[in-house]
Amino acid sequence: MTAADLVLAHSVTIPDFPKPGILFRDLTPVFSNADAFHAVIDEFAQHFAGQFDAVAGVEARGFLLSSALAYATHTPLIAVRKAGKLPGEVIREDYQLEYGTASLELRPGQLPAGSRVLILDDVLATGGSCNASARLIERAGYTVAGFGLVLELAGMTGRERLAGYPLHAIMSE
Ligand SMILES: O=P(O)(O)OC[C@H]1O[C@H](OP(=O)(O)OP(=O)(O)O)[C@H](O)[C@@H]1O
Ligand SMILES: Nc1ncnc2[nH]cnc12
Repeated sequence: MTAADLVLAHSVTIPDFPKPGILFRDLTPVFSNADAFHAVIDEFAQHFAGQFDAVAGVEARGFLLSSALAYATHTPLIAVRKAGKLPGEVIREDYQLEYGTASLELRPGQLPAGSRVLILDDVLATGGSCNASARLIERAGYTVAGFGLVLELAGMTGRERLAGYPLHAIMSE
C-alpha cells in the first residue's frame, strides 16, 4: 500500500467540528497506525531528500510529524507555536483559519542564517497556518525549503496561497 492509500484508510471525516458547517478531517488514526505513520514520514524524507537543513512543525499536529522527520533525518527541529506559549524573544504572525483566527510565534536565532527549513503540518485548508509559518521562517532569516502536508483539501485556497514554494501533499481530496 502507498502512503496515500494508508492515509485514506486511516483518516476520518467528522461533520460539524469544531463548529457547525465544518467537515473536520481527523488524521489522528494515521498516527496511531504504525504502518501509516512510517509511510508518511518515509515519503517526506524521500521527497525532500537533500533539500532541507532543518524541520519546522506547526502546533499542534505538525509537531507529531516534524519530530519524527527530524529524528529520522538527524536534522534540527524548530517549533512554530500558538501565541503565548514561548518565553523570551518571539516574532508573531496573525492569520485566519477555516474556523476562526489565530496567531503563531517563533523564537528567532535558533538556526544559522539562511538555513533551508521544511515546514510540516497535517492538513492544508485555507493555507493560513502554512503562510504565517513561512512568514515567520523568512523574518527569522531562514529560507523556506517547502511544505509537507499529509492531506490537502483541494477545494480550498491553500495551494494558491503558497504558490512559489515547493509543496508536497501525501494525499489530496
Ligand atoms: O490551512 P489552514 O486553514 O491554516 O488550516 C490548517 C491548520 O488547521 C489545523 O490546526 P488548528 O489551527 O486547528 O490547530 P491544532 O493543530 O492545534 O488543532 C491543522 O492542523 C492545520 O495546522
Ligand atoms: N476541515 C479541516 N479538518 C481538519 N483540520 C483543519 N484545519 C482547517 N480546516 C480543517
